[in-house]
Amino acid sequence: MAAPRSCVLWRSCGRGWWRATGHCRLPGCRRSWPWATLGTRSLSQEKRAAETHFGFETVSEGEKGGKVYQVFENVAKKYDLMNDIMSLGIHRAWKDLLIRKMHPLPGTQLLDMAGGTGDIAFRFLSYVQAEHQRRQRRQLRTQQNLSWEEIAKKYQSEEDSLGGSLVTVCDINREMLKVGKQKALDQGHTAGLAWVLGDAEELPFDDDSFDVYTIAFGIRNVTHIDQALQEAHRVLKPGGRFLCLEFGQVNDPLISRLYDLYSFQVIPVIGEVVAGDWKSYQYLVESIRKFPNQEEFKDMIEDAGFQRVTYENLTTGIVAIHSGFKL
Ligand SMILES: COc1cc(O)cc(C/C=C(\C)CC/C=C(\C)CC/C=C(\C)CC/C=C(\C)CC/C=C(\C)CC/C=C(\C)CC/C=C(\C)CC/C=C(\C)CC/C=C(\C)CCC=C(C)C)c1O
Ligand SMILES: C[S@@+](CC[C@H](N)C(=O)[O-])C[C@H]1O[C@@H](n2cnc3c(N)ncnc32)[C@H](O)[C@@H]1O
Repeated sequence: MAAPRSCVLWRSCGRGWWRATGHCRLPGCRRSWPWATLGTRSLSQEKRAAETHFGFETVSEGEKGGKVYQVFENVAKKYDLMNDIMSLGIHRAWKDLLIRKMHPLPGTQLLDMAGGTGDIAFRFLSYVQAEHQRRQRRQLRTQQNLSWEEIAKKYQSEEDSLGGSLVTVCDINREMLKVGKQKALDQGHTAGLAWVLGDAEELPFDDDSFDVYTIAFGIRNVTHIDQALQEAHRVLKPGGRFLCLEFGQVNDPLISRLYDLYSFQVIPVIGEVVAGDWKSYQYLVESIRKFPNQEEFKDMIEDAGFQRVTYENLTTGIVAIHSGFKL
């Protein structure tokens, strides 16, 4: 049997192709991973290997996705308000910096993974629109003989104003996407935007499809980060760029103490008061502590095949932007 399209994630078990941690995908067969045929590893070792964490709680890998889904389903409606309150608006500056680092040109095809309520996508559209208009103005200055009708036509359609750019917002959570779509209408973003329900670990896109892949505050929630990174690599075009905005580990001991105090003593309280949801915000701060530090995450990105991997700490390392290229 031929390997599925994303065969980098699959292992042959002799009968067909099996996903490393999942089930057989042969037609009509739904057996789970054949522990007995794995050889040197015992059943209990394999069971332990299939455990992961949900914040500070140890859960099975199968459970984690459902719990994460529940968190974002619960917070979706208050998500944007919570971010402004918790971060005193600072998350906006972090997201602006991500776009500035990307510096997308008109025509860029962006996949914003775990894009949720669209913050990265809307910033991308505004940026390429401004960039395109700047270029058009420059071009018009050199074409002095155009009529006013011709000039007006150049500014007419919003689609044209993006120079062919497209951002695909992909997220596993219907409620987050629903809020995002409404926000897009409210903010007047109608063109150059597509919404796709999908899992970062198994993307519904062909190989070599995008110029840039972004994931902001999303990868921390994914069960198999290595698989998500391999999928990012697969869907990027050669030369494409991976950019990740995510919480990091703070090195300064004093800031770290204050940060811990704020995270554990204040954030869940704000979660309870504003969103009526203590637990989801406790998960947020715990998941930040469980996420690999900046150097470890850099190694993981390299392991997925990215090159020229670098990172930049923002706000003393509370968050970091990692960048890598598919070369
Ligand atoms: C369920 O999952 C999620 C839900 C979500 O809504 C969002 C996410 C993903 C996250 C984002 C999209 C980003 C936006 C969200 C955040 C930034 C929240 C997470 C914030 C932190 C983990 C803490 C860092 C916070 C900041 C950098 C904002 C700045 C805050 C302050 C300067 C402190 C504000 C002070 C008060 C409110 C006064 C009351 C405080 C106390 C009584 C506690 C003691 C606190 C201090 C003495 C000061 C605190 C000092 C710090 C936090 C150090 C900050 C250091 C610097 C600014 C250098 C998601 O996954
Ligand atoms: C903290 S939000 C970030 C949203 C947005 N990127 C932002 O910066 O505001 C995390 C998002 O990751 C999504 N998510 C979690 N696990 C995912 C997965 N396996 N595949 C795709 N999206 C996932 C959640 O549904 C949620 O919308």
